[in-house]
Amino acid sequence: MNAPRDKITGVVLAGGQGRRMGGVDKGLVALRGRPMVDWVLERLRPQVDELIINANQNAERYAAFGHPVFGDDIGGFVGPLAGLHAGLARAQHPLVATAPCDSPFLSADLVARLYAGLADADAELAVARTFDQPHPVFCLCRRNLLPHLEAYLAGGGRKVDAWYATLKVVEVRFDDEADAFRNINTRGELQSFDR
Ligand SMILES: Nc1nc2c(ncn2[C@@H]2O[C@H](COP(=O)(O)OP(=O)(O)OP(=O)(O)O)[C@@H](O)[C@H]2O)c(=O)[nH]1
Repeated sequence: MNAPRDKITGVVLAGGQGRRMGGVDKGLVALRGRPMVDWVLERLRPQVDELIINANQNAERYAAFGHPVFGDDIGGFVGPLAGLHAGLARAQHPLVATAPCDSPFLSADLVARLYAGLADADAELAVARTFDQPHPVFCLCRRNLLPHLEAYLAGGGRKVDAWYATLKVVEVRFDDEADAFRNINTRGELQSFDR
């Protein structure tokens, strides 16, 4: 029998500006007839104990998916760490898993594999990696990192990798599921997937 795991809050990161797609709210852009965020929510929902959405625009439209919606506490679109910060502050559970709204093919075992990596290494944060590429916005971390992240952001830190470098981080390989990390940043990429 598996040991019971610590409970996990899933945070879907939809707080960006979508500039490469022309300044649209990417999570609400349709892929194969459904908003991209809906694909991500559907895949993440069974993997976590609570699911929340970080979005800085169109809060009502995001709320229609049936999960709490919250914006960044630090304004000005400073990047994904602002979304993680807001997620850590809102999460009800001791662990927080993140996934971006623009990666609709998310692995069904993303959280389980990140959890196994985090627990084995007794790390503070587990991050996905495929081949030579890290995927920093697919992570699982401890909610009690909030004050540490807050101090980093208050000091002007913005880069995800630079913050990770200050933590005990374990990389979890997903080379066998590299396609699950494909993300959609441009209209061209959307069209190539939208068939
Ligand atoms: N909360 C929050 N999330 C962000 C911010 N910037 C990016 N993100 C999220 O971080 C993830 C990766 O974002 P990117 O694709 O690099 O940025 P983007 O703003 O979505 O798109 P571009 O403007 O085209 O770079 C996505 O889930 C975004 O929603 C931000 O300022 N605040």
